[in-house]
Amino acid sequence: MLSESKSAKSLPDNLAIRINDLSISYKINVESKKTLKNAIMRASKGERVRTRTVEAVKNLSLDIPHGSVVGIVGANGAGKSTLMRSIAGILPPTSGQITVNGRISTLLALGVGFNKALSGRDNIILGGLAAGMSKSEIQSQTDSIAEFADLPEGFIDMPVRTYSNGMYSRVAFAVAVNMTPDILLLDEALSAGDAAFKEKSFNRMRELCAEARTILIVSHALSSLNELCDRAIWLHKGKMLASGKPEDITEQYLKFLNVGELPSSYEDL
Ligand SMILES: Nc1ncnc2c1ncn2[C@@H]1O[C@H](COP(=O)(O)OP(=O)(O)OP(=O)(O)O)[C@@H](O)[C@H]1O
Repeated sequence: MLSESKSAKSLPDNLAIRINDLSISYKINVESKKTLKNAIMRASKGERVRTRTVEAVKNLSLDIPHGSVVGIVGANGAGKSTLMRSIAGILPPTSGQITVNGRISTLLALGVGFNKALSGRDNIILGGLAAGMSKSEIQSQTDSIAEFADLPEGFIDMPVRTYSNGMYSRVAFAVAVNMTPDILLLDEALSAGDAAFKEKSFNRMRELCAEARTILIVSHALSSLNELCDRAIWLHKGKMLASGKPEDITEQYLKFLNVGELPSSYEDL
């Protein structure tokens, strides 16, 4: 999925993304059973639906310079995907601002946005059109993207609904990393496909990183993050707990995973 930045005028030239005091909350309906009877009972008593607020991201500020490759780590539910969806413009901030300078390509949920009735090849073309590529650019890229996905014989021209999850992931990854975006957001994409495809994906990521694009990667594959990223941030319960060299951050995070306790300097957070 591709989106154009909306208000990058205020951003210093060297920055691709500025996140300023960002908070994102979800409202969840906590009613045990959603039935018509319950709704009528509630209405007759003049009661409202009971909701609970989950603060998924809390007061996060972060500047990401053009060309940096940032890894995001954190336990399940830490707010990583919420942050990525918000940077992609899919999820509006509850408060604070995100300013993006450049064309974003996202791989946040594999294959979201694909038209299942169309073939893989047609979806690649649609992806190109959505990315604002010209017809000739699309023509020259389609074959190489299809080749990158490397599906079993004939599948690239079959409807996507006939694909296995793995085939789906391959095409989605191939589209996202070959659209030459300014900013690439990847959520757990490094784990798509079998071992051979993982290796190919990783090599393509290396190339993209070397091309000085701005890349944000959410992954539990810490050694891959250490190799690809020049900076890592650790999210914990919606807050940015630490930011720094990937090796340092992933080491601290790994200790936390093994011991189950935060380093003492973070306990107040
Ligand atoms: N659509 C939603 N509605 C309500 N709550 C949500 C929704 N999506 C996420 N949450 C909640 O927001 C918090 C952050 O979730 P998020 O998916 O961003 O975490 P994450 O770090 O990406 O986790 P994981 O590693 O498990 O994918 C969690 O408490 C989660 O339950």
